[in-house]
Amino acid sequence: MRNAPELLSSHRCFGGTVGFYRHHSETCDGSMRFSVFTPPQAAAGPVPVLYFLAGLTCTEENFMVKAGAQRAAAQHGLMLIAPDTSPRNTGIPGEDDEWDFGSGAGFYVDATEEPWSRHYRMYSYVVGELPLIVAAHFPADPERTGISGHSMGGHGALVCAFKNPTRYRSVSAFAPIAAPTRSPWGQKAFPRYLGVDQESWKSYDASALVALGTIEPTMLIDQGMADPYLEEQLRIDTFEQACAAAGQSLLLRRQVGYDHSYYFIASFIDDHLRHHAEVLIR
Ligand SMILES: N[C@@H](CCC(=O)N[C@@H](CSC=O)C(=O)NCC(=O)O)C(=O)O
Repeated sequence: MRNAPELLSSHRCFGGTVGFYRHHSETCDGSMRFSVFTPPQAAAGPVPVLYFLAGLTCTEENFMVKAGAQRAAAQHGLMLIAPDTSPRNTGIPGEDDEWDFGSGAGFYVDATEEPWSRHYRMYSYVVGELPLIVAAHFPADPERTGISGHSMGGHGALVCAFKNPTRYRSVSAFAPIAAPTRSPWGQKAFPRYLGVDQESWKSYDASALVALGTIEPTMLIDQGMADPYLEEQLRIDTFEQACAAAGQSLLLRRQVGYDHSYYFIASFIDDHLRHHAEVLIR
């Protein structure tokens, strides 16, 4: 059994517990952190798990502190897992210099380029190592796993789902960077993580991956229409068109007046948890 993650703090919440953890990640070759909400139902046996991948500048704290997800998760009996958004303190020169690249901006890819490739393996960490740790040390049922996220993490959730169509049984996203190979954020990060050959970028672009195979059931996406990143960075229209062309079932809700913040996420998180619970809990 892998070493137990170290509990850093624990907080009673809606009859369950929020815990913040640190562990050594073999995949990222360094220390990683994640947070867990364990619902009260876990006292009686393993519960379904929802992974939430956060966005640029976030840590394992943002979602757990700001989204207000625990009340509904406790009602449904869903465990919530929120990993950090990148390795940190790796010693890579300049890793903390840019808010949209390096620390806090791992983009959920496995970097192939030096100096990032040794530590920045967030895709394998999220789909591989972290679920094994969760299954070994928490009352989680890995056969009932869903995934969601916001912005960079919303896109990460879509990529993890398209690449692992049977592992994630329910999928949703808030304001995902939906076509990163065509957005300034993606065009800045991908050459440095993945190299200049744009063919390699496609395996981390949900708007390209959907053409290779659709997933079930319907995915839920909320997008604020007052989001300042909507047109240039997020490109949800591109993803919507790619889904239509591929026959991907998508419930895309354009939310008038909402921006890119956690106020937006908190406004609709209950709908997302219900979306996941309807699939994961029978
Ligand atoms: N001023 C913001 C800029 C970065 C930002 O908006 N980050 C978003 C995600 S953007 C895409 O991945 C975010 O979730 N920020 C954290 C938060 O708690 O709102 C900033 O510096 O946060």
